[in-house]
Amino acid sequence: MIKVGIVGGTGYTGVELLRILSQHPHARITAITSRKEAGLPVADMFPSLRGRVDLAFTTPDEAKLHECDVVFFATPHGVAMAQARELLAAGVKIIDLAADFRLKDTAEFEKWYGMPHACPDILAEAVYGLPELNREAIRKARVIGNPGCYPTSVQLGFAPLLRTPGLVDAGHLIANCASGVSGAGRKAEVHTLLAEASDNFKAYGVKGHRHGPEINQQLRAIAGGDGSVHCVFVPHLIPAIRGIHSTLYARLTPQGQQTDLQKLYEDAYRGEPFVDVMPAGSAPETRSVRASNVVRIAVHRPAADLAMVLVVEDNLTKGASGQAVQCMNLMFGLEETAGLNFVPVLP
Ligand SMILES: NC(=O)C1=CN([C@@H]2O[C@H](COP(=O)(O)OP(=O)(O)OC[C@H]3O[C@@H](n4cnc5c(N)ncnc54)[C@H](OP(=O)(O)O)[C@@H]3O)[C@@H](O)[C@H]2O)C=CC1
Ligand SMILES: CC(=O)N[C@@H](CCC(=O)OP(=O)(O)O)C(=O)O
Repeated sequence: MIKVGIVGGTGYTGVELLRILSQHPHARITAITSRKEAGLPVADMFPSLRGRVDLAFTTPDEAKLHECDVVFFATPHGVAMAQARELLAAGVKIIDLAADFRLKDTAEFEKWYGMPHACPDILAEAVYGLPELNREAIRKARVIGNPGCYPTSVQLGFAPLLRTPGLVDAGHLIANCASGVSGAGRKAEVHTLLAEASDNFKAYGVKGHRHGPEINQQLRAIAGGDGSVHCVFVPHLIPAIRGIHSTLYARLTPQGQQTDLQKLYEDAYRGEPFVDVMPAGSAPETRSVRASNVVRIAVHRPAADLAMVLVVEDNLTKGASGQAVQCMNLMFGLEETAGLNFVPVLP
């Protein structure tokens, strides 16, 4: 059994990790932290876990973290990098659900996250944890920067169009994305109050969102290091709890217009357990992936020279904690799908 620690167990991604890992056939949760709730039994805060998790929250300086095989950080940005060196020295692998190990350029990290990077050497060895695009590197990694929720949907949606050079005008990609409010975490904030977020729809971060540089870093890597790749990213808030819907646009070149896009996507994701390319003409719904690790993609061609890709994911599962467990499975040589084969919840 893999001994697992979770730092930040009272947040939405933390409790999603608990839901998944408490049913995982090869993992045992041995430490779970919260500074505010230290001492409280986990099941007292989350009755959904009664009989499944019998630990109590402890503080993050808990020595038990050092005895784990892997520690997940389901914490705000900056927490994992402060503890990473110590944990690695103790032989513990790290999966950070925040952004400490996503952006490779430390100046970009500092610009978007407002803090200097605490360990550029560890950042240099960290692997970006998107298995469908980075599987072999994840298998060998000690440190994973788990992708942001929006960037997961945008990368999986654009990847087939960018992998073959010359299919699209890669300098003018557009990603219109919408997320449920659990994407903002469990902490109290005015914009996620019921009276603010329900019966409403709005764009935010229009002048620039920290997922923009992450998306562009990764799309350039997918395109083989092409620095001219650029995507405009606009996030929106939808009055839902879970789920991301991304509508992606790319202008097709003459070569792209000759390509069978449905076949391109089906070929790209054939055999991928967590990517479902839907039949031509489909409009995937967020509830078709609710609480599951699956991303559903539909590719359309609304004009001769335009590709439009619709992607749905659950921000807390494939967008965060499910993806993190998928990475854990690879890092420990397990079946990639172990503990992750949930059927989506309806309604
Ligand atoms: N929500 C989502 O859909 C997604 C979130 N993420 C990222 O995952 C991370 C967690 O997100 P989410 O679960 O939504 O956040 P929440 O705000 O819901 O939870 C944060 C957790 O971290 C703990 N925490 C806060 N500050 C510290 C600290 N300084 N040291 C140790 N623990 C701390 C909190 O407990 P306590 O304060 O009691 O210690 C709490 O358990 C974030 O970085 C977020 O950006 C990534 C993808 C999707
Ligand atoms: C709806 C909502 O507020 N979503 C969050 C993004 C989700 C997330 O937590 O991403 P990181 O891990 O990169 O912070 C936001 O836009 O800030």
